[in-house]
Amino acid sequence: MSRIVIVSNRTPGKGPAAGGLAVALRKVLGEREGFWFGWSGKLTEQPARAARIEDIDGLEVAQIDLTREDHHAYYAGFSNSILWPSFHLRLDLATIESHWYEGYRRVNQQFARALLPLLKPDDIIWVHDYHLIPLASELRQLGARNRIGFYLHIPFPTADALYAIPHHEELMRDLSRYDLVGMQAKRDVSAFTEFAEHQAPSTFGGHKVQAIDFSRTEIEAFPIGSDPDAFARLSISPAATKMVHRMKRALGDQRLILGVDRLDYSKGLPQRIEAYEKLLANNSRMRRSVHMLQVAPPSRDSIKEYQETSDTLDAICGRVMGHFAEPDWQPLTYVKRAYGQPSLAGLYRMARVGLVTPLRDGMNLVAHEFVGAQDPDDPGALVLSRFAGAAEIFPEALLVNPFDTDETAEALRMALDMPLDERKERWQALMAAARKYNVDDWAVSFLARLAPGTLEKSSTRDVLYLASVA
Ligand SMILES: O=P(O)(O)OC[C@H]1O[C@@H](O)[C@H](O)[C@@H](O)[C@@H]1O
Repeated sequence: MSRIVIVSNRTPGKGPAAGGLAVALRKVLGEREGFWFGWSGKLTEQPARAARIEDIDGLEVAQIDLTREDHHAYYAGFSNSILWPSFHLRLDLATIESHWYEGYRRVNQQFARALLPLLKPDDIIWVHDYHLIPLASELRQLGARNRIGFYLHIPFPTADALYAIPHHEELMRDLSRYDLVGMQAKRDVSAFTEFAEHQAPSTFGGHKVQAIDFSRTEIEAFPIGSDPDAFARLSISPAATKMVHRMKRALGDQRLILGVDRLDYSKGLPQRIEAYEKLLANNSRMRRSVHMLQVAPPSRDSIKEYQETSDTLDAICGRVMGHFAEPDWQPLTYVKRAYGQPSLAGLYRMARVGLVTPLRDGMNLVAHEFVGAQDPDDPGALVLSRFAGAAEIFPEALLVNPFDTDETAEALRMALDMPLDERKERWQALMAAARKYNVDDWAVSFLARLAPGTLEKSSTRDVLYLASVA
C-alpha cells in the first residue's frame, strides 16, 4: 500500500493535538504508513540540507530548519503580507515587496531538496496551504513522479486580486503541476476556473505568456469539517464542565454571545463588536441580560497590519465598555489568549449565540465546532458570515453580511429572541451537515481522489463541485 506524505509549513507538536485537522491527518497517518514533513520552528544561521526525523507521540515527523532571513521573506513576507491579504481580498492591507518571492521560492526549493531523498516512488504526497504552492514544481524539477495533491485552506482570490500578486502566473503554473488541487468551497473552484479559462495576457515585460496547461490537474471543492460528535463529547468532559461552572458563576442569568477567532483582520472583529454595540443601542431591554465574550489569541504579531488590528479592537472594546458598562454590569469581555479545546467546547455549549462573522474565510471551523458542542435539548443559534466557506454547508444558520453591522445586530437580536423549537430545528439541520462534512471523510475523500484505486473511499459525502479545466 502506498505511503502518505503530508507536507505543511507547521508540523504537529508534542502533547494533545490542537485542532481537528491535525487530529484527522494524524489518524490518516496512524492507519497507513507515512510521515509528516515541515518546518521545525527553528531558525538557524545556515539553511538545513537534510531533515531531522523524530517520533512525536507515535507519529513520524521530518523537519527542517530555515534561516531567519529566508523565513522572514517566505512566512511574514510573501505568504502572510502578500498571499494572505490578496487571497482574502484585502489588497489595501497587502505589502507588495516582490523581492520576498525569492525567499518564498528558496524555502520551497529547500523543502523539495530535503523531502526528495525520503520519498519512495509510489508515495502519495499531500501538500497543505498557500505557503507551499511551488512545492510540486520544485519536486518535479528534481525528478519526482509521485502523485501530488494540494489543498488550499484559505479562499481562492478573484481574478483582479490574483493579478495584483507578483509572480501570479508562476504560481498558477505551479498549481498546474499538481495532480489534484482541493479547495474549500464552490466559489473558490469557480474563481480558479475563471482564471484558468480566461488567462489574461501577462502585464510583465510586455510579452505574451503561453497559456498554462491545466489539463492534467483536477480541481475540486472538498469542504473541510470537524469531528462534531467528538466535540459533543468534549463539551461535557470534566475540563469543559469546569469552564461552564466558572462562567455560570460570573454570568448568572445573562445569555452569552460568543466569538472565538485568531486575532486576524480577515475575521471582521471590529465590525462584530460594532454590531454588538448597535444591538445594545437599539434594544435597551437587552442590556444587563446579555454578555459578549470575544476570545482572540494573538497571531502573526510581527506584521504591522496585525498589530494595527489589535489596536483597533482595543479601542472599539474600550468604547463599548465606556458607553454601556455600569458599576455592576459589563457588556463585554475581551480575552487575548488561547484556550484549549475542552475549555472552548464548554464555552460553545453554554453560549446562546455563536457569532462567526469573518469578512472572508476559507471554511471556518469555529462554526463547525460550535454546532458540534450544542446541547440538543437547548441549542444555541449560529450567526454566520455569508463570506465564510461554512455558509455553503450551513444555510440554516442566520447568514449575515458582516460588513453590514445593522444586519448583524438584527441577526443577533433574532438569535437571542429565537424560540426553543426553532433553535432545535435549525440546530438539527446544522448538526446533520456538520456530521456529513466531517473531517475524517474530508481526508479520505481527498486521498481517494488523489490516488484512485490505491485507497478505499468510505465517505458518504457528496462531491460538492468538480471542474475540469482544460
Ligand atoms: O500558522 P499561522 O501563521 O500561525 O496561522 C495559523 C493557520 O491559519 C490558517 O488559517 C491557515 O490556513 C494555516 O495554514 C495556518 O497555519
